[in-house]
Amino acid sequence: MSMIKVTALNLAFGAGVKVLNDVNLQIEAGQSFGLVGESGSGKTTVLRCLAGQYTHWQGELQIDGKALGHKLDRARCKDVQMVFQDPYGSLHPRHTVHTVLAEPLRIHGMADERERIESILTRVGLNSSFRFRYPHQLSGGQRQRVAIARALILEPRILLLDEPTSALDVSVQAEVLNLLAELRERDGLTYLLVTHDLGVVAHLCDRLAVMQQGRIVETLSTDDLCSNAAQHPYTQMLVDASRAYSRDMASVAAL
Ligand SMILES: Nc1ncnc2c1ncn2[C@@H]1O[C@H](COP(=O)(O)OP(=O)(O)OP(=O)(O)O)[C@@H](O)[C@H]1O
Repeated sequence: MSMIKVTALNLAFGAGVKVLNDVNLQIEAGQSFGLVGESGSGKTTVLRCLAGQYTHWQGELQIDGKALGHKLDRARCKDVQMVFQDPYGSLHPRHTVHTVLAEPLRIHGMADERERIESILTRVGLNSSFRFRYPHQLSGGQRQRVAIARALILEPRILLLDEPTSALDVSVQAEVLNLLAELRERDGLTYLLVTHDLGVVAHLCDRLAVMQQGRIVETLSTDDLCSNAAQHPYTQMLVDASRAYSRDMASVAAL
């Protein structure tokens, strides 16, 4: 049974602005699945439907065989958590790291607050001295580690990651990607990750789907992507664009 199953998902804003068109996805437990495609193709919208932020979708969403209702319930909050692109925007500027991490525990009535917070900080590579810092006292990478800790503190099975490293410096991106890979392996998490960066997919994902204008045009393994076995011309174009970009960056770096 798949951990995430999306069947014939459709969503429109207002009259006629169709953003998702019959989207189908199947993601197995413990898998890391990438969602790529041009800006505005609907990638984030798929995550928001699964996270319960949009409720006016049509189709069927299932987590571990259980159909999701349109309204968000407590069980889904515990099972499915989302990490956003901009860790500064997603952390309250006047809340300490402790307050940020304690809030979900209080909402869900979970005991052992201090132990859980210290343990999650260690797991994301920060020590307990970070508990009383504010977001502006953290680097971009540290802020994203706090955002990941906040997502993990309720011990979810699924992380929905929306461009989790694209707001970070290149050197810090690799650290955060390695952390995400480690956490998934250790805790058997399932990831659904939106990115525009095929390098991130190659680093972190087993499979991926390519979206264009609200539709999935191709689903393939990362191995096939990397060995140039993509079938759809749009996927091939993304691969070519990504290679040209890497070459340009290499020549800029060599200057
Ligand atoms: N609340 C909203 N009201 C109206 N249109 C919306 C709303 N949210 C998203 N859209 C539209 O839905 C489309 C898909 O947006 P979405 O954020 O899912 O794209 P994306 O593929 O994640 O793009 P990006 O890579 O730029 O984040 C866009 O055309 C966007 O303008």
